[in-house]
Amino acid sequence: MIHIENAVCRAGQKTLLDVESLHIQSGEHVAVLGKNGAGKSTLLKLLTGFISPQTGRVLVNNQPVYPHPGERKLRQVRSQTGQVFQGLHLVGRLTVLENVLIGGLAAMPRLSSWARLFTPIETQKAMDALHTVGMAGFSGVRADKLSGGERQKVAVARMLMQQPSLILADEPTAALDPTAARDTCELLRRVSHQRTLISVLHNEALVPMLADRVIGLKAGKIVLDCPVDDQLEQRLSALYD
Ligand SMILES: Nc1ncnc2c1ncn2[C@@H]1O[C@H](COP(=O)(O)OP(=O)(O)OP(=O)(O)O)[C@@H](O)[C@H]1O
Repeated sequence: MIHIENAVCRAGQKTLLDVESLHIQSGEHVAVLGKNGAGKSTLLKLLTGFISPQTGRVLVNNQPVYPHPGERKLRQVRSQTGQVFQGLHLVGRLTVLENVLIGGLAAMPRLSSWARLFTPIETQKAMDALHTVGMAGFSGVRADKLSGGERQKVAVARMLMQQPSLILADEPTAALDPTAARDTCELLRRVSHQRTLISVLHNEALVPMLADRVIGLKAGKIVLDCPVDDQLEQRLSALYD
């Protein structure tokens, strides 16, 4: 479902990412690891077309993201891609339910998305998503009254409104305490059943919760591509030399 070939991203003289070949099958759960600045977030941005390579080919859901397919097609790919990233911003002055409803905007027809008209069906879908993440009881609470862990759950519910086939999670547990971090990973694992999940992680202990396969990046290149097994710790040590 994801194919990257010979994709090189540069900013000036600097190479941010240089991926010769990467294939991820539908339904795989992959963790991306590497030092700060290794190119992990750039890899995720490549998949949503927020960063374009100078060369190569990027396909997501078997649809082209690069070479640039045009705004309408790119929007379609993005609408099937759910994202949970570090410090994901909810709109503080809106309620939890309103924040989740916003998640459906990408999938709505343009007119209603502009007018922010939510139908009873969409409202029910948002409530279902809140049930899934255990936050239905908070639907009327302003988002700025929530704890970090609660916010991340709402962010997951918002992402579920898109019914994504691909979930990109960029350090989803950053700034969470160990319990909230594990809760968030459990939740992501649960909602990623039968979806493709790519998580950028710094905490190796969380890798087995979210992934069956690890991709290691070093200075923008893939230097490790292996299963999550009992050799993992040993293999990862080379990534942080
Ligand atoms: N738009 C840009 N212009 C120039 N350099 C950039 C740009 N975006 C990222 N970089 C640089 O590219 C490199 C890779 O950045 P990226 O954010 O992908 O790393 P990362 O592995 O996600 O790091 P971290 O773990 O710190 O989040 C870094 O050196 C960063 O400074």
